[in-house]
Amino acid sequence: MSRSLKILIACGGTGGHLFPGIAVAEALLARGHEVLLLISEKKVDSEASAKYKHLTFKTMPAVAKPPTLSLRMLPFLWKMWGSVRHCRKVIRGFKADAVLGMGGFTSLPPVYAGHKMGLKTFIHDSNARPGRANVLTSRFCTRVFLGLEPAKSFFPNRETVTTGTPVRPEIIHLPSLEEAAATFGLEVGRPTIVVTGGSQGAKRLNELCAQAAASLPPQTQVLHIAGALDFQRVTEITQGREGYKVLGFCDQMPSAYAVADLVIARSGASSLTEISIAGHPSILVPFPYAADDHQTRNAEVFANAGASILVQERDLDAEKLAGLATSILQDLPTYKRMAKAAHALAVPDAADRVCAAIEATLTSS
Ligand SMILES: CC(=O)N[C@H]1[C@@H](OP(=O)(O)OP(=O)(O)OC[C@H]2O[C@@H](n3ccc(=O)[nH]c3=O)[C@H](O)[C@@H]2O)O[C@H](CO)[C@@H](O)[C@@H]1O
Repeated sequence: MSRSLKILIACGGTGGHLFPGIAVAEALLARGHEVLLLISEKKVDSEASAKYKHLTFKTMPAVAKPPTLSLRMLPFLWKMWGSVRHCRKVIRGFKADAVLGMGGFTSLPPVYAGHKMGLKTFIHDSNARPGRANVLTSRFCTRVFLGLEPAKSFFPNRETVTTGTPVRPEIIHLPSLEEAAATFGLEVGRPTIVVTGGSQGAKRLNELCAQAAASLPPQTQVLHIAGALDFQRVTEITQGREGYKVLGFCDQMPSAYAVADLVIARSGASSLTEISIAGHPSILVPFPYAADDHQTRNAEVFANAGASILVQERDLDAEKLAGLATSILQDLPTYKRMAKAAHALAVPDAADRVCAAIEATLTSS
């Protein structure tokens, strides 16, 4: 496509929106377009975006989930309206040709503003069970992009394209095992479990993994990404344990995937997508309070394909978790079968698929 486009991407609030937004931004730049990324004022956004110096970020005031029908709706609607006005100014200033929301309530004001200004608008939903915010936002969208096929039935009257969930280029080209192990002070040649609870950590999963460590096969080493808020506590629980490395927020996820043999994780869509691209078997413990239990729906896609073991937190204790991990690590045929199934779910060119769909929509108008 010859014309250079200006695309505004709204991707704030959590790593699960931010990183797919960054992935699309990188792909759009590589295709000769211009991009402005709208993120929230949350710490997770400022920390995670800090190393992408070549991208342009702007913050917008956070838009919380709406309260249930009550008088408290009024301040919410007032804030939302203020946010729409702010987004109109940003869109005008940037002279955007289109707006893409990567999900959540932070996507609603920019997409709505873009729609009202007559622009092409898009939303990407990465979960098997889409969020209410995205279903609402989709009413103002030209096309809806999906990470996982089961989400399609939730957008019956919209034009959908299953693109997969975009991941950052550095996740597609992982560093070597030696380089990655050196990054974390781990040893090459030992079975390695990586624990990750999503961009903001996972308290109960952290506890279970830290306690399970004592029952893992000898030689196993663990890289435990505990999240910034739980770093101290997990460090204390695992103090003195050989081969157990705890991190707060990890800004080296490619190295974490490169060093992993097995991943124990929540089932946020970006984590799952990255695990599939790295081709690792996984034990998935969905966040029990995720909206509409969407993390269980995500994990089911992986468990049904044979890539993961899905276990609910209420059914899990440290002994059981250690037993599951041991059974995968010590049974080579099972290990290989799960790794192959994970790989088969990967869509490494999802970012390009999103770009191609945006370009096609804008050139056909
Ligand atoms: C609790 C919750 O409701 N989480 C949701 C949130 O994503 P949430 O951010 O919790 O989780 P995801 O698994 O989707 O994404 C995590 C992202 O953060 C990165 N990462 C993680 C930890 C770390 O230390 N460093 C780091 O860079 C991962 O590589 C990944 O890219 O939005 C997703 C997309 O709608 C949903 O699927 C998740 O269910």
